[in-house]
Amino acid sequence: MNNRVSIAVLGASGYTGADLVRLALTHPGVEVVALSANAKAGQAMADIWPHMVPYRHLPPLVKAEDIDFSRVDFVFGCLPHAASATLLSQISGPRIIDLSADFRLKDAATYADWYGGAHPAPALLADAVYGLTEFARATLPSARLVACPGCYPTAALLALVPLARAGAIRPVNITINALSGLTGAGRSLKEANLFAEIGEAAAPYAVGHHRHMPEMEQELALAFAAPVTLSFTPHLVPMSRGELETITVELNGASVADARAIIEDFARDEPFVHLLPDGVPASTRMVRGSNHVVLNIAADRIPGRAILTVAIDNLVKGSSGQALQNMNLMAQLPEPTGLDAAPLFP
Ligand SMILES: NC(=O)C1=CN([C@@H]2O[C@H](COP(=O)(O)OP(=O)(O)OC[C@H]3O[C@@H](n4cnc5c(N)ncnc54)[C@H](OP(=O)(O)O)[C@@H]3O)[C@@H](O)[C@H]2O)C=CC1
Ligand SMILES: CC(=O)N[C@@H](CCC(=O)OP(=O)(O)O)C(=O)O
Repeated sequence: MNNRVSIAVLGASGYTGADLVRLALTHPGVEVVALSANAKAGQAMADIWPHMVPYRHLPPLVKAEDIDFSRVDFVFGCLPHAASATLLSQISGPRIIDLSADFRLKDAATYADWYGGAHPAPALLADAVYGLTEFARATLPSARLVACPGCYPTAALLALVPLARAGAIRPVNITINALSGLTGAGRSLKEANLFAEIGEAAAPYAVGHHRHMPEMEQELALAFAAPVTLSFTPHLVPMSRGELETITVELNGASVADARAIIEDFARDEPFVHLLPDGVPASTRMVRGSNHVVLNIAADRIPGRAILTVAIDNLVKGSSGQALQNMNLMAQLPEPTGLDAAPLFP
C-alpha cells in the first residue's frame, strides 16, 4: 500500500505498546517510525521482548522528548495515567490515540476523585472522542484526540449499550463480574504479580472501588439517557491475556429472546462482534490474540433477569487492537485493516 501512515508508539516497552507494535508489523497501511520507553530507553525492542527478536530493524527505544514528531501522523500513548496526559498535551501536529484513562472521563473533578490527583490537561477533555469504535464511527474520522476505553468498559459496553439504547434493560441493578489475565496489570515488577503469588489462585481486587466504574457509568448514562450506578468486581486469574465478564441485568419488560434479537441486530454487520449460538457462553479461548469479541445472553433463574457473558483479549480489543481499529477510521482506511488475524488456539 502506498502512502502508509507514520506512527510513533510511546511506551513500547510496556505490554500494550508492544502488542501495538506486533499488530503494526503486519498492518499494510502503517510504518512504525518511532518508539519510546522510560527506564528502558536506549535499548532495542529485540533485546527486551522475546517475540521481537526477528524485528531488529525496528526503531530503537528513545525518550519521548527525543522524538521528532514532525514526521509522525499518529501518536499512540501507551503510558501510565497522568504521565500520559502530561506528555501528550505537549505534542502538536500528529493526531493522538491514547490508551491510558486520562481522556476518557469528561469531568475533570470525577477524574481527580478516582485517579488520585488533578487532571494534567483538563482543557483537552472536551474535544477527546471516547473511542469505543463500534459506537464512535461518526466522530472518529475528524478526531484529533481519541481516548481508547479501558479493557473492562470495552467488554461491558459492547454487551450493554445496544440493550440500553433499545430500552430492553433497566438502568438499575447491573452487576458485572470480571476475570482478567495478568497483562492487564502492566509489565512493571510488582510482588503481588509474581507467578508464585498469582499461580493456582483467583482473587478479586479493588472491591467496591475500581476506577472503571465511573467510566462505564458515564457511557451507560448516555445510552440509557438516565443516570446509572452499577456494581463491578474484577478478579485476577492466572492467565497471561484475556478477559471475561459475566453481567446480570434486569429486563425492562422484554423477554430474553427479544434481548437476543437486539444483540443479533447489532452484531450482524460488526466485523469483530459475534453473538454465540444459544446456550454457548463466551470464553477467553475464543478470542485469544485477536480483536474479536464474543458474547451471549441467557435467562437468569430469577424471573425478569438475564445473564450476559462477553470475552475479549485485553491487549487487543481491550487496548492495542481497538486503538488500531480507531486509527483505521481516522485515516479513512477499511476498519479491519491489519486486524484480521484469527484467534490463537490452543
Ligand atoms: N494492560 C492492559 O490490558 C491495558 C492497559 N491500558 C492502559 O494502557 C497504558 C499502558 O499500559 P501497559 O502497557 O499495561 O503498561 P506497562 O506498565 O506494561 O508499560 C508502561 C510503559 O510506559 C513507560 N513509562 C512508564 N512511566 C513513564 C513516564 N513517567 N514517562 C514516560 N514513559 C513512561 C514504560 O517505560 P519503561 O518500560 O522504560 O519503564 C512502559 O513503556 C496504561 O495507562 C494502562 O492503564 C488500557 C487497556 C488495557
Ligand atoms: C488486571 C489489572 O490490573 N487490570 C487493570 C486494567 C487495565 C485497563 O484497562 O485499564 P486502564 O487503562 O484503565 O488502566 C486494572 O484493573 O487496573
